[in-house]
Amino acid sequence: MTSLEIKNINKHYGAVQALHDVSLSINKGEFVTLLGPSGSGKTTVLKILAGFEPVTSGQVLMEGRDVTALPPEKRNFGLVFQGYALFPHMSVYDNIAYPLRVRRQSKAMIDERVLAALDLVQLRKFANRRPQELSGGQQQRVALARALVFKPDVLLLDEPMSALDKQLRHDLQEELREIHRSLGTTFINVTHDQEEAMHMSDRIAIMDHGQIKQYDTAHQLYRRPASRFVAEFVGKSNVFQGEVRGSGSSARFYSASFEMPLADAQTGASTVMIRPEDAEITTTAPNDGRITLPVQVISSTYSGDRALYTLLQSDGADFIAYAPARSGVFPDGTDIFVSFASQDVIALA
Ligand SMILES: Nc1ncnc2c1ncn2[C@@H]1O[C@H](COP(=O)(O)OP(=O)(O)OP(=O)(O)O)[C@@H](O)[C@H]1O
Repeated sequence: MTSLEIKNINKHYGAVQALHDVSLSINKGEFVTLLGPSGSGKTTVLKILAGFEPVTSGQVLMEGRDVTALPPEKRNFGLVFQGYALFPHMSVYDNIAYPLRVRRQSKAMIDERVLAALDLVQLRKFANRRPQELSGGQQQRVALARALVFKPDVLLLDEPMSALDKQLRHDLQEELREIHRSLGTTFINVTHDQEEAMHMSDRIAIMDHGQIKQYDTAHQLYRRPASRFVAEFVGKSNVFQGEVRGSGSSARFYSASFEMPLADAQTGASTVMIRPEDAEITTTAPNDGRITLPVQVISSTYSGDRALYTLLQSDGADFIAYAPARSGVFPDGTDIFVSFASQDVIALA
């Protein structure tokens, strides 16, 4: 069931066009992340959803109803925005109670809901503290409780974890996922952290220059990126430019370093990609039909279970590959071979 729909939205800030014909449809209870580089338009989409920014053209639909012109307070959306800070002079309890007081709920109802929200974010024992007496992660959890306490239809999160250190960010991601599972509320998150997006989301919309480049599950974005931009933005990749000759089942891809069958590809200039975990490195060239390139180790990063190698191809380009590292890593400068199967080569549009 579609809960929220953005239809053909264009947004201009004066001469700047921040969004170009953006459409997105979000199911009830889904966790969707807008992921993209700085300035790609993520926050603008969120502000339009929240009702903080008018659209230049296009529509926002909530369960089929046009809410494009509805003011923020009539949308029943919870917000965790940067700069949407906690009230410093109020206790944690009063901060969380605030949206319910604004909605003129009874004292008994407020008490019940605030305590439940404090339990949800595991902060009941901090109810009487002021925000400045909490850590950054705890403050973010209070902001989350405040945004959820009035049971919003949709929760909008704008980089809620960007100010936190890595460990805290990881913990809060887990907590947020757990909260999402237990509530079933629709969550829309904005980030430029690709790992965060992949850990938490049912679907991810990849944005660039005010456009949605691809909207899909993390797995599809990683294994079936629609474009070079998406392939390089989501995870690590080795990209080869070349040309497809022939057509149908006999089409083949030719690059300067290798050629291979690429059935049903479009004839003409083409780009393909190999993920670093799909490549293998060996001291002798394998003789099993895999595509094999002679390379030299430029550097390696050892991480216990495996190593990430940066390799130099004969044409001067880099190739990155993961390899098991139980018996150590190849020293820099070693001449080796990298190989991969043609079925692991992904054609990009
Ligand atoms: N109030 C404004 N006035 C003029 N231009 C703006 C305004 N707000 C945003 N922009 C421009 O619109 C574009 C999209 O901005 P937006 O904040 O949506 O990007 P973002 O993807 O959220 O970036 P970041 O990750 O840096 O927060 C940018 O080019 C930005 O400079």
